[in-house]
Formats: sequence, structure tokens, C-alpha cells
Amino acid sequence: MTSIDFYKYQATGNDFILIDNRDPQLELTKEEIIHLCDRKFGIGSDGLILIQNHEEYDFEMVFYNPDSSQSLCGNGSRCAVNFAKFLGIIDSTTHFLAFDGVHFAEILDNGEVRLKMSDVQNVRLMGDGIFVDTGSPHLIKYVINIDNFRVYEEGKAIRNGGLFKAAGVNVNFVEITGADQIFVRTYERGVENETLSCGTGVTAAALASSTKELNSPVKVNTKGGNLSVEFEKNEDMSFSNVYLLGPAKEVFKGSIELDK
Ligand SMILES: N[C@@H](CCC[C@H](N)C(=O)O)C(=O)O
Repeated sequence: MTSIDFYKYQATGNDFILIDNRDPQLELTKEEIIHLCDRKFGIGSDGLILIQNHEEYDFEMVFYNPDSSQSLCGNGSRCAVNFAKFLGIIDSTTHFLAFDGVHFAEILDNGEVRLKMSDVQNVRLMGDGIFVDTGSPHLIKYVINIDNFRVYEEGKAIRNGGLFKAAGVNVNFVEITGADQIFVRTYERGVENETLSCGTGVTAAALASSTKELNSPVKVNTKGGNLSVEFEKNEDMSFSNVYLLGPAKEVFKGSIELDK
């Protein structure tokens, strides 16, 4: 048996298991990742994050969805930054490696994390939706009366539909609620359910909304709390200096036994 120490964090209700995997370095199997993220038989979370040493950057963040697939996680990255500060790896700014490349982030005086996202090449019309890749693939659909929208049913059907069947997609339902303000609800691939917030999804929704005359910074409300997205829109419809800003907090810590 191996005992694993972990920390549980949440960022606007998107919750993650964080493990300091610098020394000794654990190798987790696919089955172990699925077990740890299981809300009935394990710890339970929307994902698992390993913080590892890296030769060139402050640390490497290795993210897994609850089904053990990998991608970029915006909310998880913000948790990882606060966890790296807690571990004494960084002070208030950092460059770290994640699934889609190197990210800069800063921790503000109020503890919120401002994460620089990768530049986004374009937003693409796809049927009655807009496709945006913010390190993870996202489809944006505009709806009205979002509170009563059937996110699980509609999101699941699109995620498993013809176009996206192979690689999957995260499906974000968006309502414009004010000047430069949106409400976003996301069906996440890899979780295969609606989560309370999705950082790369919120970012994709804000960029897509610039085609509907919303300007930076876009205020984003989710079921799990509030975020803000800053960006520069270029003439060719690419985006640079994209930042995701919001809270990321430790919830509890513990240890769990694995048969290894
Ligand atoms: N919750 C995340 C997104 C995690 C990755 C996503 N489920 C995928 O596989 O594309 C976020 O905050 O960005």
C-alpha cells in the first residue's frame, strides 16, 4: 500500500485534487486517476493535477480529467499557481509549463490568480455555434433563459455528435447579460457532465462574444462564481494578451491509500 498526500482546491466551483509530485515522483495509472477523481469511491473532483519539477520553468503542471484524458485546464492552472506558492516554489509571479505550452501567471494581493492564456488564432463559425481553441477545444452556443437551459442533455448530445465524436469538445452555453457581461454554463468533456465553471470555456466564450460587440474586459458569471477575461483582438480575428482572472482556493487536505 502507498499513502498519497493530497490537497483539494476549487476555482469558482471547478474542483481539483493537487499532488506535490516533485520528490518522490509517483507514476499514477489510468485506473488510479479515475479512482482518485471518483466522487463515490475515491476523493472526488473535476480533475487531478500533479505539480512536478521542470528544468527550465518554475514547475510543470500535469492535468488529468476524471476519465484520465489530458488537456489544458484554466481553472486548474490557477489552483496550481496558488498551490505552487503554498509549497514555496514561487512567490507572486511564475512561468510554468502546462499541456499547451508555457504560461505566465501572477497572484494578486487578494489571492486571485491572473493567468496568461496562449494566443488564440481564430474564432470559427460552426453551424449556429462558434468554435474556439483556448488550449482545450470549445464550442460556444448562445441561448436565452440560461438558468432553465438543459445543459447536460444538449451538451452531451453535441459532444458525442458526428462532428466531435472522435476528439470530443467542451460545450459552453452563453447568455449575454449586460454590457461586456455574460453568463456561461459548460458541459465538459472528460468530466462528461456540467461543471460549475470551466476556465478555458469562460475564456473561449468571452473571445467569441467579441464578435457580438462585447469588449475587454468581459465579466463572466458562472454557477460557481465570477471571473474576468482580458484580451487584445487583432484585425485578422486572432487574439493576444489573453488573461483569465479569478479566485482559486484550498478547501482541505488529506491522504489516501492506493494498492501499489
Ligand atoms: N475545467 C477546465 C477544462 C478541463 C479540460 C477539458 N475538460 C477538456 O478535456 O478539454 C478548465 O477550467 O479549463
